[in-house]
This record gives sequence, structure tokens and C-alpha cells, in this order.
Amino acid sequence: MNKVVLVTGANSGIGMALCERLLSRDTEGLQLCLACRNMYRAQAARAALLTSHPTAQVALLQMDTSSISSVLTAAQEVKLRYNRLDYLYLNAGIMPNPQFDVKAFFKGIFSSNIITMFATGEGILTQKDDVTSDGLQEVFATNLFGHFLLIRELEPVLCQPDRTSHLIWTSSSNAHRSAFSLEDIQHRKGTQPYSSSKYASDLLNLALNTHFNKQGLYSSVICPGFVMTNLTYGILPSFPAFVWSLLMPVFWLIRMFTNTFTLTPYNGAEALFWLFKQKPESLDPQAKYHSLTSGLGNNYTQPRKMDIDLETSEALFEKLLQLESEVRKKLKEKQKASQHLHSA
Ligand SMILES: NC(=O)C1=CN([C@@H]2O[C@H](COP(=O)(O)OP(=O)(O)OC[C@H]3O[C@@H](n4cnc5c(N)ncnc54)[C@H](OP(=O)(O)O)[C@@H]3O)[C@@H](O)[C@H]2O)C=CC1
Ligand SMILES: CC(C)CCC[C@@H](C)[C@H]1CC[C@H]2C3=C(CC[C@]12C)[C@@]1(C)CCC(=O)[C@@H](C)[C@@H]1CC3
Repeated sequence: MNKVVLVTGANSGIGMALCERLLSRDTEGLQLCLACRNMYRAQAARAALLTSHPTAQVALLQMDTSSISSVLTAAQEVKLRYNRLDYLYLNAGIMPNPQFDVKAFFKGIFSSNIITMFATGEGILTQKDDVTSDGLQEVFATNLFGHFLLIRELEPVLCQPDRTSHLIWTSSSNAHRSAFSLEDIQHRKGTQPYSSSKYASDLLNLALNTHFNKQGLYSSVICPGFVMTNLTYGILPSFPAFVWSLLMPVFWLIRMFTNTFTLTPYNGAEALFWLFKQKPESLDPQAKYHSLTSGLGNNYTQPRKMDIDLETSEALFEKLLQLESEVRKKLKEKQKASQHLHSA
């Protein structure tokens, strides 16, 4: 039986590079499903993958992870199409309206914190978040909650007695405990929704392992390192693409000191690809698997312990379940109201 692999945010950057790498390893034995919000971009990605792998099975699925109804519809479609789901890559993510603190950046360059700053972006980035039509914070909804709902909906295909399934989150080394609060899981009040959402995915990863390992479902998190993609280009929008290219020698130099500068989507997808080849039972639920690239350009994956604890991960899991039941209730009421309107 062919393995079924679903990747969210598969039409560009790290998600797209992962698809390319998976098909290069095994073109015939995989059923790849690209879950994307924009079907034009999804079709372009599918066409590019089929150009290099003409015999591959590549399907498309429309899904906007920031929209509850879109996630629920997409999950129904997955259950109709597939009776198994071996790998679910939870990769779609946004960092909207990033503000780059130039002063903090230059201060960081001349401090002992320089390596941490380049590896994590800590202290130099904030974002302005939005609210979705479901009334959720956009970064939380896109990066975390949409994926949580998807997993909950797909439980019947993910938890099967005769085999294991693997959830793999694209988190970040920008995830930081100080940006996250259990009292404000959506990060309505702060200025670091991205860091908060990624820290929440690290916590949720642990809770998912606690609750689902017995049912054959495993979860892992990775950090791709600093990769040049649409997401990072958005951090300095005044820089045209050629300026980023001109900066490449500087970045290669920085890579000599911090191997987190993976830079290309291919390199950034290293840990995602490495996890595909591992037995999920052998992995550490408290570790984040980092894509790293050496000064000489060699890729490797390294686990690093995360700053998370069981108690907070359980508390977050409970809060997410509670939010899930609230949004489902709201959605039902909305559907009832529109039915009334139609029948009147
Ligand atoms: N680049 C980096 O340095 C790092 C990236 N990451 C993480 O890697 C992941 C991939 O990002 P990256 O490849 O860098 O950036 P890209 O912007 O290239 O990829 C992000 C993908 O997510 C999709 N996406 C965004 N919002 C939604 C949504 N609401 N519903 C469905 N899909 C959506 C995008 O679709 P569309 O094309 O339609 O926008 C795109 O396919 C993200 O989770 C990011 O946080 C983590 C650490 C570092
Ligand atoms: C103009 C200058 C010569 C160079 C500017 C460099 C910064 C824009 C980058 C240095 C470290 C980068 C970084 C990220 C974004 C861009 C930098 C701040 C991230 C925060 C991107 C998203 C992530 O998830 C992190 C892992 C990245 C960490 C490093």
C-alpha cells in the first residue's frame, strides 16, 4: 500500500522543498497531498513537482488553516479520499506585518548575544496581528489552531490499530516561553504572536504524544533554521530580491559561526525529511529536531531539548479542547441561522 503524506503550506518555501525531496526519494510509493489555501499556487506547485517526477501521485486539497469552516471541509474531503494517513506535515505558517528593530539588531551585533540573535531572531522582531472572520487571532489560527482542528477531525484515520501515523510540526527556534501565556493563548495582548504560536506548537506536540501514542499516533517538532522564503522576505520588504542575493556571501560567512543559517528551502527541509525516515516510536517528544547546515554546506539533523513542561502542555491542550467546542457550537448556530434565513 502506498503511504499517504499530507503537507500543509506545500506550495512554496520549505513545504514545497520537502515535497520535492520526498518524491526524489520515492516517486512511485507515495501519495502526496498538497493542502494549500490558494489553488492557483497549488496547481503551479503540482505542475513543477510533476515536471521533475512525471509518474508521481500528487493531489491537491483546498484548505485555509486560518478558517474553521475551510479546515472542517478539507478534513471531510481527506476522510473521503484516503483510508490511511501516514504522515501529516503541519507546516503552513505566517508572520504578518513584521517589524524589524534595527536599533536592537545593531546593539545585538556588538553584544555577547550575537549568535543567539542570529539563530533565533530573539529581541529584534515583533508583529502586528489581525482577527479572522471567526473572531480568532490570525497567527494563532493559522499556525496552530487550524492544525489542531485538522488533527482532531482526522483522528479516525490517524489512530489505527495496525500501524503508526506521524504528525510533524514546522516550529521555530523563535518559539520562546516568555512570549506565551496560558491566560492569553491567542496572544491578543502582546507583540510576538509568531513566537507565541510556535511555543504553543511545541507544547501541543508534547500533549499529543501523551494522549495519542497508545493509539499509534506520534508527534514531532522541527526548526528549519533561517531560510530565505516568502516569509523571511517579508521581514525587510524594502529589500528587493537582488539585495537578498547580494547578502548571500554575508550569510554564508555567518553560517561559519551558526549552523542554523540553512538558507535554502532544500536545506531547511532537512529535519522534516529526516523524520520521514525515522521510526516515530524512537523519537524524543521533548526534543525539537533542528535542520542544520555546516560551514562547508553539509546538512544534518540534531535534536535539542525544548524549554517545555508536561503541566503547561496539558493545560494548553485543555484550553484548545475548550476553544474547539466553543467554535463548533458557534458554527452550528451560524449554520442554523442561515438555514432559517433560506427557508423563510
Ligand atoms: N523561513 C524561515 O526562516 C523559517 C520558517 N519557519 C516556518 O516554516 C513554515 C513554512 O514557511 P516558509 O516556507 O518559510 O514560508 P512560505 O511563506 O514560503 O510558506 C508558507 C506556506 O504556508 C502557507 N500558508 C500561509 N497561510 C496559510 C493559510 N491560512 N492556510 C493555508 N496555508 C497557508 C503559504 O501559502 P501561500 O503561498 O498561499 O501564502 C505557504 O505555502 C512556517 O510555519 C514558518 O513559520 C520556521 C522557522 C524559520
Ligand atoms: C540586513 C542585515 C545585513 C541582515 C538582517 C538579518 C535579519 C533580517 C535576520 C537575522 C536572523 C534572522 C532570523 C529570522 C528572520 C530574519 C533574521 C532576523 C527568523 C526570526 C525567521 C523566522 C524564524 O522562525 C526564525 C527561526 C528565524 C531566526 C533567524
